[in-house]
Amino acid sequence: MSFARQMLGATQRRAFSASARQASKVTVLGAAGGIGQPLSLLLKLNPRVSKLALYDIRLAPGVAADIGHINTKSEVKGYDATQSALHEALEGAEIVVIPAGVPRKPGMTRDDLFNTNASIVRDLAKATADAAPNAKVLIISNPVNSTVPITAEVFKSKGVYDPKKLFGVTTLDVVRASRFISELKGTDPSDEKITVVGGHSGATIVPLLSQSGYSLEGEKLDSYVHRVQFGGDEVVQAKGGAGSATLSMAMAGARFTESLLKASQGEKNVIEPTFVESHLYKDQGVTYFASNVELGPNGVEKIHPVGKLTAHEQGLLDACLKDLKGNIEKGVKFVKENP
Ligand SMILES: NC(=O)C1=CN([C@@H]2O[C@H](COP(=O)(O)OP(=O)(O)OC[C@H]3O[C@@H](n4cnc5c(N)ncnc54)[C@H](O)[C@@H]3O)[C@@H](O)[C@H]2O)C=CC1
Ligand SMILES: O=C([O-])CC(=O)C(=O)O
Repeated sequence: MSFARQMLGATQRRAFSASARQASKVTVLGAAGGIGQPLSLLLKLNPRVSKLALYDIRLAPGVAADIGHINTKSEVKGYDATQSALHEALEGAEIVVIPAGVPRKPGMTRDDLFNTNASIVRDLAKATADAAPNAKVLIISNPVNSTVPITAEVFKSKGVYDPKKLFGVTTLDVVRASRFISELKGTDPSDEKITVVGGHSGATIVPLLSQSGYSLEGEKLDSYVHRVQFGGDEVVQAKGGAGSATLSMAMAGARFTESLLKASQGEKNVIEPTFVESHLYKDQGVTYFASNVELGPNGVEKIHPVGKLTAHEQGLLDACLKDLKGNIEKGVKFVKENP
């Protein structure tokens, strides 16, 4: 058995035969970055991926040459920074993952990235709408609360928007929430599944501990919630100006991509938290919201309601909705004013 195959679990090994039946091309835009490189590596190790297309404005062919030596079945191709190469990278993609854009430095909020990343995401969304209008699009670039609405507006303007196929990747919030509670409770983090709803920045990140049967009180609860809401800042501080979370994000992005592939390859009950166009708080003017979503062959199958909340969680949710509304409106306005 090959080394790469030995590294996979039994479930993943079984998926080798599934992948032989179904071809799935995944395209990564921003593939040479801090997230893009380890994410592309993890996707190369995933037997559900048959083709991996790596695009960036720099270094993508080099990253592809490197990853392409790994002895798993998928084909890897890197693309230069031209519009025709971008088009080719996108053509036929089932999934397009977008981690392109600049990361934070200490002292910045995710919203401070808007001015740079909004136009990067808008332009990549245009190219995706043209070359891969039916692809499932996964937005990692921050601020996710605004870059997802930006992508939706671009797809709408080109007449190809399908709300079931656009996802803001909020998996890392759930990964952190699970890890941080396990540190407090001495449990195995891989057994923890803490629901996190809302959006992906500061107060819009709302962990719902009570739904997992936990009841932290007072300062313990406040510091847990703060750590989940500002986990990204911990990494930004620790990296001291050299960027934000990349490796944990790559893991989270690879997990979300794998869940979409599982669902499209026929697996049932695949549920992930993700930021999507949502009916849950539409009556309050909040048109996108992250909650647990059941995934199916066409993307979003069912948006789960938020469920029962404690009074404390309701307070967090109210604060979240206020911020989120502004973030979403900012993204929509940007595309209207800068088409
Ligand atoms: N959704 C989430 O949970 C998380 C999101 N992020 C966000 O992901 C983004 C990327 O972060 P890193 O990988 O650390 O940054 P990075 O700077 O290391 O990499 C970004 C890559 O994007 C490329 N790029 C820039 N403009 C491009 C364009 N027009 N087309 C294609 N590629 C382009 C750059 O050349 C670079 O290789 C940031 O906006 C960051 O805030 C980071 C962590 C978690
Ligand atoms: O904090 C950041 O800027 C990057 C990010 O979104 C995260 O780590 O959750």
